[in-house]
Amino acid sequence: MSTLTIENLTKRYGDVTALENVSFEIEDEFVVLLGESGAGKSTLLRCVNGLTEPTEGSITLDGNSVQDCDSKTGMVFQQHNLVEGLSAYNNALTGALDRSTTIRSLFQWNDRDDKLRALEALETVGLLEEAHQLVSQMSGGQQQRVGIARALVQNPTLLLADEPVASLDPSSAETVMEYLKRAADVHDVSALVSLHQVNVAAHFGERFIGLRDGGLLFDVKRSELTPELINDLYGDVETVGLADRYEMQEPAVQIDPEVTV
Ligand SMILES: Nc1ncnc2c1ncn2[C@@H]1O[C@H](COP(=O)(O)OP(=O)(O)OP(=O)(O)O)[C@@H](O)[C@H]1O
Repeated sequence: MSTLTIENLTKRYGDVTALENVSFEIEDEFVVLLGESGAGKSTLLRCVNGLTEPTEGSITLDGNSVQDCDSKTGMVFQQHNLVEGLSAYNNALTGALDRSTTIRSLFQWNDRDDKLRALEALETVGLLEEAHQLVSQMSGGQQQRVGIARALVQNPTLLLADEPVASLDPSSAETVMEYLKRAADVHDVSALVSLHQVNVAAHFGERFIGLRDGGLLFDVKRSELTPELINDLYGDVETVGLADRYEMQEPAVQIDPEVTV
């Protein structure tokens, strides 16, 4: 299990302050990032996986700066970024690219361990039987599950996902989130996932971080996520029984199942 530590993170793009003085720590949790469009969620995730350099502050994973090339994060993107002409298996295997030389990966001479990891990852997301199917022939939900498998092949100690279900219908979104949660559980890693769908977030999250205008508005556990906090974050959202749709032992918040912010 790894520890992500973010201290006083600020990111500016010229005159625009995307993140300001954000600090929190994650250990052994499935954490959901919430916030309106432009709140800074993508910028935060990009800083954590080392794609974007912070203006100020530090981000460490188990004490090592995430800017180091051996940082162990695996990222799932909204648009999955898969290679359409390759099978699910070969797409999953591209998660091992940073461990292979270009020549080896061009000829798909991956290590036996990488190949096994790709098959295990596809099994984790319920796609072992479809391993040799071209991703171009798969549904959006299946493609996103391949995206999760690829992230797992990176052998991460932290899973990151930037709006992984934003372009899916509600039923596929739920399935993909179930597999993402399963992936984090099976691999015993923490996850930091930005979501627009409040109902999906409330169902799957164990902890919730709310960003507004680049600042941290709240950082609460599941039992502490209230309609008031959601309203603070998004303005008034109509509330009806979320528990009617999901079998929730402990409803975190009552939100209209169709609400997407
Ligand atoms: N590369 C960039 N150059 C300039 N400004 C940027 C860049 N990336 C993001 N921003 C600005 O930073 C702020 C935060 O953007 P960010 O994409 O992180 O928000 P977000 O919460 O992920 O939004 P969304 O949900 O719409 O993706 C916005 O004002 C955005 O316009």
